[in-house]
Amino acid sequence: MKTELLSPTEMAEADRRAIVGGPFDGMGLMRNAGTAVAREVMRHYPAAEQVHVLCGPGNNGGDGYVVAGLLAESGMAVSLWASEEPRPGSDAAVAAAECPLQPAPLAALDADAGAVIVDALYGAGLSRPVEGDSARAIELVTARGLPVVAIDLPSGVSGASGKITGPAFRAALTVTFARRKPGHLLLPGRDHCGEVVLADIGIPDAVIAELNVRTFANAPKLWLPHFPVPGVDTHKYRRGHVGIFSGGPASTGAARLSALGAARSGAGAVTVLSPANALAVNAMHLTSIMLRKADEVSELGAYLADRRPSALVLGPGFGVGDKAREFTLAVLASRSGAGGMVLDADGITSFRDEPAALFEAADAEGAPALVLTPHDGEFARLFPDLASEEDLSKLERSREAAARAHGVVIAKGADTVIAAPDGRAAINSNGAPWLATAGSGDVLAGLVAGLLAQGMPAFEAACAAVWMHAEVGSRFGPGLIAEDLPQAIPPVLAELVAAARR
Ligand SMILES: NC(=O)C1=CN([C@@H]2O[C@H](COP(=O)(O)OP(=O)(O)OC[C@H]3O[C@@H](n4cnc5c(N)ncnc54)[C@H](O)[C@@H]3O)[C@@H](O)[C@H]2O)[C@@H](O)CC1
Ligand SMILES: [K+]
Repeated sequence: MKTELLSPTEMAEADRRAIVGGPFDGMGLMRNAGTAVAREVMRHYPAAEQVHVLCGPGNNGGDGYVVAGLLAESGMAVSLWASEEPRPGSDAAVAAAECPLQPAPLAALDADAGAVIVDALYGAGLSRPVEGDSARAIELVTARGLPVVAIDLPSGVSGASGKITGPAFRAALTVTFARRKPGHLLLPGRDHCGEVVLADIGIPDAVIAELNVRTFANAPKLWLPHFPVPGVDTHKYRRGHVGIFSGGPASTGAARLSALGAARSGAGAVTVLSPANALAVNAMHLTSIMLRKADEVSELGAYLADRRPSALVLGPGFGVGDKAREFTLAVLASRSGAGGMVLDADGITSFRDEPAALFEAADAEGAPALVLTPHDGEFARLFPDLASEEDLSKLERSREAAARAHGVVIAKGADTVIAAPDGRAAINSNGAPWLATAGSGDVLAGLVAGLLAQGMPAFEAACAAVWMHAEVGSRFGPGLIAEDLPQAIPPVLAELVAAARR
């Protein structure tokens, strides 16, 4: 599936430009849209006893009239219900006039078991919570458990944000057009869409390209051209060296999980940087991963100068406080050639009282690329105003945070958003609930650093790490613990390397 995601405004602009440039006018696009939906209804529900098509007042309803006509023509039993008449002169009004069926008022909707619902109430134009007859129709259909095929979006779901502010259909299938919208991937919207089918309705790719879209579904296509593939003549330091900061003796496991994530990503060498009092416990559990003492900023400076790590991770199990801030700022200021710095967990929390110091350090000329990996609580510590702004979607919030931080933000969750300071953002959707387990985020931080160390640009490295982490966790399934993740990376990595070589 194409990776660009269009906001409703971008989609409307694509429609407008496509209509100007041809070959289809607005009615032509609507006929194509309706044809695509009718085909999916026939394919998925060939034995439906009755299809109820529910039309709203806008062009989403217009698509519905086309669907109703086509299904009736194909011999299916179709009932048509409308909440309001389409606005005179609109494409929807033309579609309603061309439709061989007469709509009944939506208020009278009744539907029995065995029926299928086509939801053409609201699509991209939803602008407020669904109320009145439409809300009652959604409640009736939901209470009866009837399968719903949504046109473009399930009514009640915002295409821009995935938010749901009132009643909303829970579709079995959603057929959308040209490109998916953020609301198909962001929660809770994604949960209401069911299977999403993307239909080509004749909007040329060139029209989409002109829009300079900045929002994407996270998928290998997005970053595979940058994915590291070692050459035959490589050696371990050319494959990148990652430094991971360990916490004290009672909290070293998190850094080792990160170190394994970095090593399994293909980085050539990984060093755990440990306080003196935790060297013994770290040494007991490390084999291929190196270990070095770093209690003071001066020791860190010596490591950066002699070993020239290409990426670092600070945060997992590190402890919150001055030391985390000093070490982070020292790495960001070092100019030792490190390409990236991943700040996770305690590393993020340590800057809650002075986020500006972090953001300025990341903005300085020659600083390593900063990648922040906050879950919701950590996000709110660094960006309290953005976190409490109810009107912002997770996408908008993450984008603003990245611009402010001068770094890539991985806003974690079941719908992880990866945002870059240049305005690009990707939404991840291949995860599974099994990934919500202690230490899972530590492995992710290590994976990001491992890919950064191999020369991947920060946004691409972050997107690739999130996707791989989610893919590995979903394939592993129930019973996953964080220790399983690094070991389960190689098959996924092998597929990506093979695809990147092609
Ligand atoms: N030429 C085009 O623009 C095309 C549009 N298409 C379809 O058109 C849809 C977008 O059409 P529209 O922009 O007309 O938008 P919609 O049909 O989604 O709804 C817009 C109408 O509903 C009203 N409305 C919004 N939220 C409401 C609420 N909660 N309660 C009551 N009324 C509400 C609006 O004021 C407006 O009149 C797409 O989702 C897609 O299905 C497709 O036919 C492809 C071509
Ligand atoms: K709809």
